[in-house]
Amino acid sequence: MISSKLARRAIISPSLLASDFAKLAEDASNIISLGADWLHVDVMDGHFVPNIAIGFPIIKSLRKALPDVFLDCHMMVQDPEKWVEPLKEAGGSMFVFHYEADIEDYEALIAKIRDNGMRAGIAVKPYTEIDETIYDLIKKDLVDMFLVMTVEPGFGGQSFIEDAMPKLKKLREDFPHLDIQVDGGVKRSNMDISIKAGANVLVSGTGLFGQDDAEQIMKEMKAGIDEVTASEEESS
Ligand SMILES: O=C(CO)[C@H](O)[C@H](O)COP(=O)(O)O
Ligand SMILES: [Fe+2]
Repeated sequence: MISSKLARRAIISPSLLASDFAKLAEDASNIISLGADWLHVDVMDGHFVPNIAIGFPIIKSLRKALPDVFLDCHMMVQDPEKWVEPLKEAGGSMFVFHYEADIEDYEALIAKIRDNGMRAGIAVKPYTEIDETIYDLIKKDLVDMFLVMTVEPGFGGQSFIEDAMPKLKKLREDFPHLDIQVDGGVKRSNMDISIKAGANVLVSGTGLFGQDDAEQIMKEMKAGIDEVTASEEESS
């Protein structure tokens, strides 16, 4: 079925990578009280990406501080299979692995994630093609969310790569009900591009954290989502 209609109204998952780690729980609960839907947690292993960010003991503390929040965990790790149980034990809600990582059997990895009570997501870097293997996994209903990266993974604060939009648009046309996330350089000023292409889960790090007017930005982002959604519905 081909349709450009959004799967549902877009939601916001602020990336904690841009928060102040010395007051992580406070920053996390503030952003939730401003209207964030999920929290995006970037886990890096120093191999898949040349950086190290949030690890399992920190996620465990975050889960303790915020028992009911959905923790959308972006696993930038070379060997995802190894980290499924640690993430489950730490309290992750969704395990999003990279298609480009070392994975022998995608279906087995997804089964393991789901058997551990988490949602399973697949991420691709901005210039990775969405190929037949990915299409098959989505058609078999094995992908709870698909993440299209709009920066090269590893660091916050980079510029949005618009070149990733055509493949996102095609994915939305082919899968009207799939949750599709964008992550990297997404801000109030450019988020319409991703929503119009079909994204319905928006990650924003430096666009929200550390901003004096985060409350106002969050309001504007929500209003922007409503506007784009309404105009999409009108034209469909
Ligand atoms: O996965 C990531 C980096 O690899 C981050 O989630 C992403 O960069 C969000 O931060 P910003 O909005 O500042 O780009
Ligand atoms: Fe991320």
